[in-house]
Amino acid sequence: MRRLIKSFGYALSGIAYTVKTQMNFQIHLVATILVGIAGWYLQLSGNEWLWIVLAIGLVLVAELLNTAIELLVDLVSPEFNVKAGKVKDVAAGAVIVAAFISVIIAAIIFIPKLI
Ligand SMILES: Nc1ncnc2c1ncn2[C@@H]1O[C@H](COP(=O)(O)OP(=O)(O)OP(=O)(O)O)[C@@H](O)[C@H]1O
Repeated sequence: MRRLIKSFGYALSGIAYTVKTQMNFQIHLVATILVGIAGWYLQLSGNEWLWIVLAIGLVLVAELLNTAIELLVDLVSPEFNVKAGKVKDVAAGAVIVAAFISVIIAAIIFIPKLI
């Protein structure tokens, strides 16, 4: 049990590191709060909340993995390397795809309620 709490602490410190250092993650968190307020105001249904939570989770997880990959690349290849650059580009691409999917989900749910 103590080991479990300890590894949970390490995971939380990874999230805290990402919040402190990654402006994109901070932007995602602000967007999360705004979407939460809009969802509460527009009284989303249970199913709609499920999609919103999934969309938000998708982006935050993608951003955390992107940050981990960036750190790893900087560790193993601090000097310029074309492949290292590509690894970072692909990881950043994953975040863009996740964000794009989230925007589509949000649009499908919110636009009919606003028009
Ligand atoms: N070691 C490297 N070798 C070659 N190209 C690199 C390397 N490090 C970064 N790059 C290129 O520069 C781009 C930006 O890298 P950087 O580490 O600044 O990532 P970032 O997405 O701006 O991260 P952050 O969110 O920390 O600002 C990468 O996507 C990649 O194309």
